[in-house]
Amino acid sequence: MAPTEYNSPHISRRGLMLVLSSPSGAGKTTIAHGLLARDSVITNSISVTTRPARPGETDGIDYFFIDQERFDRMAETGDLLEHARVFGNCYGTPRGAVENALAAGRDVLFAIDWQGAQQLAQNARDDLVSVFVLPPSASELERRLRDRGQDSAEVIANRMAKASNEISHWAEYDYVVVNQDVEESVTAVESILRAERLRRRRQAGLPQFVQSIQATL
Ligand SMILES: Nc1ncnc2c1ncn2[C@@H]1O[C@H](COP(=O)(O)OP(=O)(O)OP(=O)(O)O)[C@@H](O)[C@H]1O
Ligand SMILES: Nc1nc2c(ncn2[C@@H]2O[C@H](COP(=O)(O)O)[C@@H](O)[C@H]2O)c(=O)[nH]1
Repeated sequence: MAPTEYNSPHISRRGLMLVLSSPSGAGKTTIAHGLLARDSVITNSISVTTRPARPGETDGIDYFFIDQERFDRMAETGDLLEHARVFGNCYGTPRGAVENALAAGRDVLFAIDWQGAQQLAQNARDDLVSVFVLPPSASELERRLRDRGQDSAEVIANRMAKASNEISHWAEYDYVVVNQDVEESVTAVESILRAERLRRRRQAGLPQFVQSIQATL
């Protein structure tokens, strides 16, 4: 169990799962990195993918890059908490790392698509906090994908063509953040995380804490 940080270190709570989804290029990975740099209790879920690594990406840090055979085996044996086919490749969340982190009292951060968010919600709605990240405009979304400089024109066109469908899921999320300015977006998500940690139902140690105060009154 993690401490509540903002209440008393004596009040334990369950870890939570914070999901960021968005159309490709809106900035969820950037926001995730910003949050991880600011908050030491949350840990990143590193997905497996059959997509080839981009220049600059590192196996085991950005993703675990695996082949289709291994992915299919992980999916079949239940080693993936959720998985989905996105833009022609397979992506999934390794179950063990998430369960170990939650058991150790850490919160876990996911940058995954709407299909994955739906699967997590089916299995652990109470422990899930979901945030949909919108771009300020369609033209800015395309500019970000182009300026990232990591995908071919064909891949970018495919992702732009699917952006409207991705965005159509925005209302399934608990929160929506328009990512205009990175620092402001990180602060918005950090505020969500802080408030969600204080939800009464997550603070398992609250009844004992209240009792201990009442006992001395
Ligand atoms: N608020 C912002 N203003 C300007 N540029 C941004 C902003 N947020 C992110 N970017 C830039 O936009 C590009 C896409 O961001 P990022 O890779 O975080 O998107 P993503 O939603 O994780 O995409 P994908 O789903 O493809 O992984 C990056 O080059 C990033 O530096
Ligand atoms: N359902 C899942 N979706 C995932 C996961 N990891 C990433 N993603 C989604 O894939 C797209 C494309 O990612 P990219 O790195 O190729 O740009 C991204 O927008 C995410 O939404 C996952 O584990 N499960």
